[in-house]
Amino acid sequence: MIICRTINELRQAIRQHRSSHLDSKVGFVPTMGYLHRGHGSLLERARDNCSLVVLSIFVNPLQFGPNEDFERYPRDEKRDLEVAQSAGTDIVFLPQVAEMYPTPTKTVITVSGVTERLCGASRPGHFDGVATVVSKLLNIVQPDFAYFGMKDAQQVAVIEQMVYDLNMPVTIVPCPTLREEDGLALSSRNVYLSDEERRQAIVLSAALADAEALMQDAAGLTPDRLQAVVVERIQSASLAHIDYAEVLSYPSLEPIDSFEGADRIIVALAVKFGKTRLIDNRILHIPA
Ligand SMILES: Nc1ncnc2c1ncn2[C@@H]1O[C@H](COP(=O)(O)OP(=O)(O)OP(=O)(O)O)[C@@H](O)[C@H]1O
Ligand SMILES: CC(C)(CO)[C@@H](O)C(=O)[O-]
Ligand code: BAL
Repeated sequence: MIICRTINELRQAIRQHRSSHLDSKVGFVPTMGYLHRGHGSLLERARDNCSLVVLSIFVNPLQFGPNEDFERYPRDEKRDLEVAQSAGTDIVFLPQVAEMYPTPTKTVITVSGVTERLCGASRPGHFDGVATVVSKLLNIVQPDFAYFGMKDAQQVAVIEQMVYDLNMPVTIVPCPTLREEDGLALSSRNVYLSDEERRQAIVLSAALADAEALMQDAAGLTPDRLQAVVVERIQSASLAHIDYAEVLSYPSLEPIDSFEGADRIIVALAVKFGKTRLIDNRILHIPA
């Protein structure tokens, strides 16, 4: 496994691979590190489909608000390299902030529409930071495929919109959310939870399972009623504070009055336990 800390080193390593593999397919997995099995599943998916697997680990300051957890975001380079190696990664890109932003960026990518609600509303500027760093990384790596987790379903919608609008020559591959046995979505931020918060955090996946069960027989059900059931379930956990719990169309992420005419919807959650903010979602197909 090759470790690159500069853009030049990375470009050279990828060029070398491309020049010696006529049929090369480069797969790219961007992350913020503190790797878990969810990241591992993206890397394995890339490994299955590509001749070169590139992983980036970069905690991107541009996507954090001033009162968010940029400074204390968990970092463990040594362990990350072990996880990366065992998932079959070929190249790890580990830039410092000064490598990615040698001067404050004067160019920022803003994707409108799909960023209006959910994390776009509750974390102002977040998706400008994500879209800008992802477009920089895609320009640096120039992969054929880039792999993103559906735990961040709004992020997938934003990146797909950006790639479409800017004609970026890459295929975005959305990948399923990996969970703990009790349903909690794997997330680097789970490490912040106290024992009691961790016990109560299963309320997110439980509320999504309630929503899925209700949608089995959607006759007479409205998006408002579905949202109310989800909210009530989350509020049954004493330590849970809802940031948002919304039912929207997917991938356009617009409010809906009824399920008629909708093909897919998303039930999207952001819930705080103390200072820890967890997200989760379920995409549901509307029965004909
Ligand atoms: N449980 C998971 N299953 C599958 N993919 C995941 C999972 N968690 C994160 N990912 C994906 O891994 C990529 C990198 O995400 P990131 O490094 O922010 O990890 P994270 O666990 O989501 O961290 P955070 O705690 O910041 O939400 C993203 O595409 C994200 O959607
Ligand atoms: C895509 C990403 C690596 C951009 O910093 C980040 O938003 C993440 O980890 O999901
Ligand atoms: N996976 C989302 C990155 C963030 O929370 O900033």
